[in-house]
Amino acid sequence: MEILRVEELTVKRGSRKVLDGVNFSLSSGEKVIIAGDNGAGKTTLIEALMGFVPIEKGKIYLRGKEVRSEEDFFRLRTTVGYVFQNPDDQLFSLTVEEELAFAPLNLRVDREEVKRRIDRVLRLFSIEHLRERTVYSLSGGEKRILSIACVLTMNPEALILDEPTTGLDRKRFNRLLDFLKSTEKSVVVVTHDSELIKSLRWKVYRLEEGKLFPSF
Ligand SMILES: Nc1ncnc2c1ncn2[C@@H]1O[C@H](COP(=O)(O)OP(=O)(O)OP(=O)(O)O)[C@@H](O)[C@H]1O
Repeated sequence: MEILRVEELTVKRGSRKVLDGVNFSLSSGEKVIIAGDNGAGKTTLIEALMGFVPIEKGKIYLRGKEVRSEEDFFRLRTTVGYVFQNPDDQLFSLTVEEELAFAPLNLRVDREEVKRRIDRVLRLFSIEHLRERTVYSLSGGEKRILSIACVLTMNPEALILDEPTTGLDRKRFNRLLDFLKSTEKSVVVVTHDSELIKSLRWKVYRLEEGKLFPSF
């Protein structure tokens, strides 16, 4: 079943057409990588898809229904969890535990279940010791892992991760790799990390001159 589809997406940044008629779709359980040079427009594509950047032309569909209103984008953002390229753009709570609880509580998940999800993600990435810490006191790699963990507590059907391995140590890199390989969720990873690309062995798309191409 198709979760996401983008048709002829055109987006301008300033006067430059960064995306020029991009087509893309993601099915249930499908896992893909989006690669491309610095400034090619990878983050722009994801941000447009999530409704954070205005679209010049084109259409976005969530499970076959066109996404137009703010309410539609809200549904999209709870179905597709987005891990930002820069954790500081994503994290805003005082403590790690509050940050992890925010999205599911906002979605009215009951407190016991929220606690179970928090325990699970802390264990998944071996960051139980960070539970009580303030977010601003975390290191760069710790913030990266927290931003991934936060999206998981929302329990989305699909995940989009923008450069998820930046700053991760070997242990967290391997944990993330295991998770990405084993999850049944649909996943889009935007990355330059050749080790990650090699280890995942997923289908790779390249964004080049405003267009998205399958890469072989
Ligand atoms: N808010 C903005 N205003 C003007 N130009 C922008 C803005 N945000 C991004 N751009 C430009 O749009 C282009 C695409 O940027 P984007 O961040 O989408 O690229 P990217 O492929 O994700 O790059 P990287 O691999 O370096 O993260 C770049 O030339 C960038 O400078």
